[in-house]
Amino acid sequence: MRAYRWDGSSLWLLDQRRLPAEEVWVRCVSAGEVASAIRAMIVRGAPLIGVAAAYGVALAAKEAAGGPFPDGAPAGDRLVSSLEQAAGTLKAARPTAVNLAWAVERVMRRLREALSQEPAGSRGAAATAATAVAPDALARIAEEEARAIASEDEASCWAIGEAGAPLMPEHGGVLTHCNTGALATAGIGTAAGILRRAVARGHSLRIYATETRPYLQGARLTAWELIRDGLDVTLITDNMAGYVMQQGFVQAVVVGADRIAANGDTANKVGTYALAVLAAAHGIPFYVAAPYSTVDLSVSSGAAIPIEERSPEEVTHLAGMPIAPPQVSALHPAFDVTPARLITAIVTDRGVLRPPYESSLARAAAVPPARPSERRVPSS
Ligand SMILES: CSC[C@@H](O)[C@@H](O)C(=O)COP(=O)(O)O
Repeated sequence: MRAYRWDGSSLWLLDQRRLPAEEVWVRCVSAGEVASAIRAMIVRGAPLIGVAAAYGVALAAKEAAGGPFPDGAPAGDRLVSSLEQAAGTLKAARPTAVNLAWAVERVMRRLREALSQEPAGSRGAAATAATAVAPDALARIAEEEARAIASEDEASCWAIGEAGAPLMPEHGGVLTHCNTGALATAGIGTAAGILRRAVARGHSLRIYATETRPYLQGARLTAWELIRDGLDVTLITDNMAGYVMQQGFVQAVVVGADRIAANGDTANKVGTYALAVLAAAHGIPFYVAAPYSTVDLSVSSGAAIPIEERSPEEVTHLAGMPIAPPQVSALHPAFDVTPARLITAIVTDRGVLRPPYESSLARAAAVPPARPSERRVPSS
């Protein structure tokens, strides 16, 4: 199962707001439409918004390749500024998941490199850098890089799943939060990938999925995709996490990440921090799973990670219906930060990293990423 499709001229996104009731695909033909889809949560999950945004840059490059070029030559400056503007719009769509800006910058770097190459035969001439490459070649470069990002993410998920599976209990309960599966990545998922690989290796797991208010990613998405794969899923409301831990139902917690600071502090879906505190209080290991593209070594600690504030209406309403008096104010931080000291290990495509994270995360920067030949997608 994949939550996106690229047909060469448009990006199709499975509308995650409509799941599990119906499977509706939304077509995006411009970078602006991709940015709107990210903002509106049609597509979500840190790695997948990165993949979508990379294709958004490819769409911007295609648009730019279409002209108009009245004198038959690429209008270099206009081309560059329209690409930079599209990249800015995409990066601004959601602030917390670093994968978004990372993926956009990766495609833009390829484009800037191509633009800065001197055209054959113009050595020493005053040709502007921006006229060095034909716009349709730029579109191909952007598309190629977006495909590479997607297939590397698929490989990363597989590597995370393989590295994390041995950490899961042979028999027992594992609690997970939000959605970290095929609906959040280009592969089998991060935390969900670990659960999938552990079950495939013969672990007998009961997965406790928190419903994940207010967007209900756990109830609507995680339960949906893991049940389709035949996993044993028990849904709980967020406020039941303490109960299931106290009762001994849970032997491990595994969650995803939207941004991991250099010291290991991790931003993830709001509610993750409370789960980590509860896990520590009950002596339960707490694992974070993420591709290395989620690590942001430029941010020294979680205090510097921007936390997205979403509309309070997403808290006061459920499926469009008010569940609170109209006068009440509501708070909606979409993420929170779990301090590194509460994290037992960070499972990445570059291996299982242990504290102190300053050194293990920095060392992992030199490890080569998982190869696309290792890629897999979920069976369903
Ligand atoms: C592999 S996805 C990891 C995280 O992105 C996930 O846990 C999460 O917090 C998603 O939040 P969302 O707001 O649904 O995009």
